[in-house]
Amino acid sequence: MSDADLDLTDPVLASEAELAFEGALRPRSLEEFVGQTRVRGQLQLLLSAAALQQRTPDHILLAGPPGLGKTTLAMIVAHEGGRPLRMSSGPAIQHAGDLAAILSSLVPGEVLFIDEIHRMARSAEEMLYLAMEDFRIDIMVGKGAGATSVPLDLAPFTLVGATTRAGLLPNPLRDRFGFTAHLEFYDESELEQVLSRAAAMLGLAIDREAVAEIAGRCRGTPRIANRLLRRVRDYALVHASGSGRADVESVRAALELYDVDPLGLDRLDRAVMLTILTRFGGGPVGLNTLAVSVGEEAETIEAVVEPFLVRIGLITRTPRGRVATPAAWRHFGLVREGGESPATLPIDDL
Ligand SMILES: Nc1ncnc2c1ncn2[C@@H]1O[C@H](COP(=O)(O)OP(=O)(O)OP(=O)(O)O)[C@@H](O)[C@H]1O
Ligand SMILES: [Mg+2]
Repeated sequence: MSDADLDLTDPVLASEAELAFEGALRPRSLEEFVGQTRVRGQLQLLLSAAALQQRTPDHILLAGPPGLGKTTLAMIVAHEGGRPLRMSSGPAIQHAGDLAAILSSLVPGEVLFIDEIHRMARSAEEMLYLAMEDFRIDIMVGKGAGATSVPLDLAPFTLVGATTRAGLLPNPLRDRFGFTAHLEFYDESELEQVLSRAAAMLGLAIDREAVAEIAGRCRGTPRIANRLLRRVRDYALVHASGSGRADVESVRAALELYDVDPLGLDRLDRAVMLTILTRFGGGPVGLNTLAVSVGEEAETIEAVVEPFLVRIGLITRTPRGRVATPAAWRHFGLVREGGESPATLPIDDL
């Protein structure tokens, strides 16, 4: 998913300055990378083993919702091994020739990062199978009956693929990655670390409770944490009578201004929830029907919106479609037709 796509679902629109800030905040080493302990350990082992044997590390697939650190990890893989990094993306590879041009110009040991790899052209995918397995491609020379395929050896490289939709990758491609890292949403203490680090880099003085408040409202996502922090910084700058210190009140006020609710739901999250609750009586409702109703692509709902709503227990997926949970009815202060009023339902760990 590109940053342009992301703007739709982020509570705060990204400006160029913000993207530059995001780049500056990227951890440069596995050690600096917060959270994802399991994935970090797995990557560490893979990179160390390759270094010991003086070979290129196995190909790596990074899967997970936007903003959890896939691009960051790809850069770290290159940086930790002292290898050059080439960046491309699925949508930029629309013909096998596009991929051939990239692959044939790689230098030995280079890390090739293909973002949104599930959106690459089919013909390129097939070329990639051979390239990943044998560091070789077949190039077609000439046209029609006289066309011949000429094998071309490639420099050994490490492919790092990133996808928000691992399920869309064809099996032969998925199987050729030596390791697939599934990135998870971050818990609050990890997000507090991300935020404290970013605040220090911004030179922002911020209270502990203020950090905790943002951590609880950023959809488990470091990218959103960093963006909200910038808005809080702005708010503190303008309102904290010159001190510029951010406290929990400034966080609440800033996030209210930007329409981020206490659970961190953004506009699209809320649109999806309200559609399920009010138009479909709580569900079940199928993904495509839901997408049409909120005027968003099914892919975005499935890859960006749903994982978080499932994770915080507002919806469940059933074979017949998406269903709102009792917690969802309570969060939106709504009552299911023929159901109990929210006040009489037990309050659990929303
Ligand atoms: N583990 C982490 N520790 C600290 N900061 C992080 C971490 N993961 C991500 N970030 C921050 O979040 C921002 C977004 O990360 P990144 O661009 O790597 O996400 P992504 O998974 O590639 O997203 P997308 O799917 O949209 O491309 C970066 O600026 C980075 O600073
Ligand atoms: Mg990315």
